[in-house]
Order: sequence, then C-alpha cells, then structure tokens
Amino acid sequence: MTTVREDASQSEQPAPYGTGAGQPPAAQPKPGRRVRVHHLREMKERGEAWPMLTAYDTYTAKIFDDAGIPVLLVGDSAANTVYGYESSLPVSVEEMLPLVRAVTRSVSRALVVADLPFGSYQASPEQAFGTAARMMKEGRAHAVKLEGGRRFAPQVEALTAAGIPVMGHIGFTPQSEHGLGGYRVQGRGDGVEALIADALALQEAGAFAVVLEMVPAEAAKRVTSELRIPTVGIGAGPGCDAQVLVWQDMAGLNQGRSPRFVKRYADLASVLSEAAGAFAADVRGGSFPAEEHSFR
Ligand SMILES: Nc1nc(=O)c2c([nH]1)NC[C@@H]1CN(c3ccc(C(=O)N[C@@H](CCC(=O)O)C(=O)O)cc3)CN21
Ligand SMILES: CC(C)C(=O)C(=O)O
Ligand SMILES: [Mg+2]
Repeated sequence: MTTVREDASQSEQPAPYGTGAGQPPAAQPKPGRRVRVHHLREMKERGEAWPMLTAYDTYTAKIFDDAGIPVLLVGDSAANTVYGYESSLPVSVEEMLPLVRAVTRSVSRALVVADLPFGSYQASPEQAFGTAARMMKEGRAHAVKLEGGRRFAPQVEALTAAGIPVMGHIGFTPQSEHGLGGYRVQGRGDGVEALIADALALQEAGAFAVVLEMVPAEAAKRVTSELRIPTVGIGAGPGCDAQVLVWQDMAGLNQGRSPRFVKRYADLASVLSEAAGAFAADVRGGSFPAEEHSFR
C-alpha cells in the first residue's frame, strides 16, 4: 500500500487512501477527502487490502490518520485499553461517547466507526437506533459497529434505513464471551456454514463491511469470497479484505500476554518505561529542570 507521505510529495495535497500504484484514479477517493464506505467496496473489487486500527484519543487518532489508516475504530476494547475493566462488557455509551468525539474531532480523512457497547442495541432495532443516533449526533461518528449475526439483521436494517452505515462483527464476539464459553475460535468444521449465513444476512441487511474475529483462515477466505462487502479480519488469516488490530497490542503498549493474532510493531511499553525512569532520575538528581526549561 502506498503511504500518505509518498503520495503527498507527488500531489502537494493530502493523499488519498488505498492508492495502489498503477490503479485507475477514478476509483480512488479524491485527495484529502473523507474515506467513504464505497471506497472500501472499491478496494475489495481491486483486491487491495486495507488496514484498520482502533483509536481512543486525539494524538493517536491524528497519527494514524496522517499515516494513511483509512478506517479507525473506537472499539469497546476501550473497556480494557482505556478504562481498565477486565472485559469489554462493563463499558457504557456514556464512557464511549467522549472517546468517539475526541477521535472524530482529530481526523480529517479516516472513516471513524464507533462500537456499540454491550446492552445498548441487542434489545430491539429501536434501542439500536437510539444508541447509534447518539454515536452519530454526540460522537460525530461516521458509522457504527455491532456484534452478532442474522439475529441482529433487523438492527442493521433499521440503522441502514436511517442512513447510518453499519459494520458487522461475527466469529468470536467478545460481548458474548459468557455465552460462547470463553475466548475461542469460532466457525471450525461445519461452523463455516453458519458463519457464511450470518455474513450474508448482514450484507443483505445493508452492512458495509463485517469483522471476522478468531475464525480459521480457510473459513474466513470462504466468507470473503461469498461477500460483495469487505471482510475485516482479526485472527482470521490473510484471506480477508482488510485487517484490524487494537493499537496498543500492535504497538506493544499493553503489558502481559497478547492473543496469538497480535503482531507487535513496536515496544512502546519499554520506551515509555525508560522515559519515565529517566525523568524520575533527573528530578531526583536535580538535573531537571535545567536553565533552558526555566523562566527568568
Ligand atoms: N487489548 C485488546 N485487544 C483485543 O484484541 C481485544 C480487547 N483488548 N478487548 C476486546 C476484545 C477481546 N479480544 C480478545 C481478547 C483475548 C483473546 C485471547 O486471549 N485469545 C487467546 C485464546 C484463543 C483460544 O483459546 O483459542 C489467543 O491465544 O489468541 C482473544 C480476543 C479481542 N479484543
Ligand atoms: C478488536 C476490534 C474488532 C473491536 O471490536 C474492538 O476493538 O472493540
Ligand atoms: Mg469491539
């Protein structure tokens, strides 16, 4: 994938996303323009894989936007990564909204998707609409994501009808951890048929993309080939149209064991720990602040 910086040097403009070299310009988002859901479908048609990352605050949202990440997810993983809960179940709409607003306020091109928290959409299409409308009005999200397959097609249909783009999420759905019997791979063996039926129902209901979490690579490849809309994999192998990771996992900020699907691209925990240690040593030794940090 061409980076923003390379594009910008040629065009003197903020670069578009998903601009593979030699691709027909007509199918690309205009330079500096907001990524829209149809751009993601066009990238699928061209066979261009695209990245998605989570974001929960202004600095990281701006960095990822400038780095050319076309889609940012304000995930309910904020429960873990921001709020320190033990799972994603406890996080509320009230806790999500300020994060969604911070991210949308900070990006100029990325499409921002807001996760609907557990308990805020399952009861009915009306409940889903109420929550999604808050994400759009108060959070200024561009789209929402909800977990579940065909049983939640009515929710997806109601939001789509109201003009709210919806991303689905099937396979391992963390909000159903207790119903699924823990963090386990879904769609093994015959389970692939159920996965395909769920994916097709979401597409039929109007979803613009669907996350596949912790499913066998072969199953994800089959689902991807059956759908017109893009699949976004996390622990779903290389056959998906897009890939997503929680940014703190990808950047090595979280301590402790990571799921198997995580690849670490940096070791921010060590970098920050060393910076904090150096600051502490300077303060204790009297070498900070120096003259250049002080006023006369
Ligand atoms: N930091 C973080 N990263 C995530 O990917 C993430 C969150 N938080 N919070 C919400 C959900 C929960 N997710 C998770 C969390 C843990 C595993 C996990 O422990 N997986 C193990 C077990 C797999 C198995 O037993 O088959 C693994 O090794 O992958 C998987 C998904 C994905 N999401
Ligand atoms: C891991 C992604 C897909 C997610 O749903 C989240 O971050 O909440
Ligand atoms: Mg989530």
